[in-house]
Amino acid sequence: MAKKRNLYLTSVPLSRALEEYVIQMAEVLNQREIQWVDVGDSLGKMTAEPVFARISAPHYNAAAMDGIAIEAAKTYGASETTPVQLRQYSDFLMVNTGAPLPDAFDAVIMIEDVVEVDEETVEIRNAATPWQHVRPVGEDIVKGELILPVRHLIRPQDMGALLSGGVTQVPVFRKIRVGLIPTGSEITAMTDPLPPGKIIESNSRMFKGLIETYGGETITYPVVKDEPRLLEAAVLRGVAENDLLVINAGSSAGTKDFTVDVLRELGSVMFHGIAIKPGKPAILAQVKGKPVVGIPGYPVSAYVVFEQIVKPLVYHYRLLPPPEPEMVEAVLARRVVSSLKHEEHIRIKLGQVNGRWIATPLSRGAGVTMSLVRADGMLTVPQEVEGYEKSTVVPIRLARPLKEIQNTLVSIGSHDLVMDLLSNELQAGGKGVALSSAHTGSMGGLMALKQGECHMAPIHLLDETTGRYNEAMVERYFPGKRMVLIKLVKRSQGLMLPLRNPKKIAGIADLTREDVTMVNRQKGAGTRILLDYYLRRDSIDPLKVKGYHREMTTHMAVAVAVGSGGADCGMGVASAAASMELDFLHLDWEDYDLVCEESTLELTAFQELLKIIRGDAFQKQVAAMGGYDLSQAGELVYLNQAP
Ligand SMILES: Nc1nc2c(c(=O)[nH]1)N[C@H]1C(S)=C(S)[C@@H](COP(=O)(O)OP(=O)(O)OC[C@H]3O[C@@H](n4cnc5c(N)ncnc54)[C@H](O)[C@@H]3O)O[C@H]1N2
Ligand code: MOO
Repeated sequence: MAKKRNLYLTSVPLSRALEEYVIQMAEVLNQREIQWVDVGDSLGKMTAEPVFARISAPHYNAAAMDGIAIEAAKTYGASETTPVQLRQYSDFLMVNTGAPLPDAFDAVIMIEDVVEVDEETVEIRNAATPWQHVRPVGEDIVKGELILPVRHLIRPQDMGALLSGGVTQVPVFRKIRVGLIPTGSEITAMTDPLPPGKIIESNSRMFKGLIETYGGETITYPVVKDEPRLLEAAVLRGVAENDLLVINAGSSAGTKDFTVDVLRELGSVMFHGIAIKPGKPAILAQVKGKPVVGIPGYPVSAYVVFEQIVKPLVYHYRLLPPPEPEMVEAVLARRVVSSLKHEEHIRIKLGQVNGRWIATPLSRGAGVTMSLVRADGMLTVPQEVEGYEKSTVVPIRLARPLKEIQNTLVSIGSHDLVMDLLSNELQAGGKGVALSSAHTGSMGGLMALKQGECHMAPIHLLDETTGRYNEAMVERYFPGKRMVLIKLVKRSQGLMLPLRNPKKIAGIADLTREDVTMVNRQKGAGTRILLDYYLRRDSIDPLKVKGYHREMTTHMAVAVAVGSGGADCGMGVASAAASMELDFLHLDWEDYDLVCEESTLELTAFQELLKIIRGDAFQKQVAAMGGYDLSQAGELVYLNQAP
């Protein structure tokens, strides 16, 4: 009989689950193994016992300056008018800093204060005091003195002091060892080609990195296929070899999700289902007294569960509070809705526009790893909060240093591959300027610019009355405001077609054919506006166009749909067609430009961007993609200039 589904999901608040789990696991988590390590390998480790000096430092009386060692009494009475002469060997010896002070001498005179009379004789014009410029035994460290207390995190200067005190090995707590077990018959290493249904094992590598940043170490086990007996064996081995075991995934309600059953059989499950999103199917269990955490498979869910659950466990073991994240208050660019069923963690892109930090929520999909790559920070919506209205000021936990984000130019609007090239060139420029692009279509960009949520908007908007691009729309949306268009590229727009155009599509008129299905772009996208313009011009009823209502949000998504056989054609730019190796029917050149407020031009970061747009490196790369005309790139068109 097929396995029954887990209908799990008690939904316990995160803080309660974690608190109770730590209490139940306290005995194991507090059993820290002590290790003796060479001082040289002790950086970042915590002392498990106090460490005392084995010898004094210095362990002899040492000259503290370069000069002569003398007996202070022999210099008494010396002055400018009554200098005292001293003879080498009987009255003084030359010494260098750090050298032992010879017996019978009790002070050092700096070489600058010594006047040479002849080869053997010197003159002193200031009396010395006993023990001047001498570092006596134990000045730094006295034998038997405490160098480091217990539970001290060893820093480079501590390592120096330990060695000076004659200590070569220190007792430290062994790093927590975390076992990582990936599961799932579909999980595999990258193969070329990658068959459909196979998923590349990527989570374990992310986990290893996370554990290392928390100060632990990991063992990654081979992928366990969906077979309870195999998982049982892997779990038993994992708990025997580690302090904490992580199982990924199979935490949810699928017919092959037996992680929880196996854990119940081998030990006990304290929580299955925690009120956080993403990450709700997380499992907190114990096997043979060792903590075992079941992590949901989706990478973003997994990341959140690591940060919210695994990290505090590791820090508990390390006897340290987790590091406090840097915070910033930011204005929400969009409304955020969240459920009362859970606390939600939302990835955020930040940008500083006109002195305000603007927080733009990124994709909330639990499988969208790129949202973690792009995020500058995280917003937590507590369980009892249903969300925030647009423009609310919210606290953001930073995922990158604020300084890096401060120099980010924020672009919201239409997407084109040239924006990716610009971003890359800025980064390569090494001036610390970055470009963050969000893709909402041209109209979305104009709106965002109007609301002060971005520095610039990439747009390609046809004015149907004049047949001209961009100027008219900007003047219409920003009446009386001094704006600038930065000319970027003219790009070839047309129909993307499968290779060799099997349906012989020859133009817009063919979109109404019975045997032709298209994919469209979302409302507000410049490409959609262009298509609508053609349909109206040629008196074609959109209802007669099959696929007109199937909307994609980028050129590449349209190209993928056409390339994979999901559609017979779609409007888009030549470069996207070329990168998917599609046929392309050119229809028009359109202007793809950046628009910003005139004052934005003054930003140093923006000047940097202009330099790159006008530079060879960027232009060559764009030209190489094909389908672009760069003859106006970098020209400025000032709009709404008062007479
Ligand atoms: N009927 C229901 N279905 C699901 C529910 C639910 O409540 N009822 N919960 C959803 C939620 S929320 C999440 S989160 C996921 C959790 O899924 P599992 O933990 O059971 O994980 P799998 O189904 O095995 O895998 C999901 C997904 O994760 C990726 N994955 C898995 N392992 C790896 C790996 N080692 N490296 C990279 N990526 C990995 C992969 O994309 C899998 O497709 O369940 C929902 N379903
Ligand atoms: O909990 Mo799942 O992680 O919401 O996607």
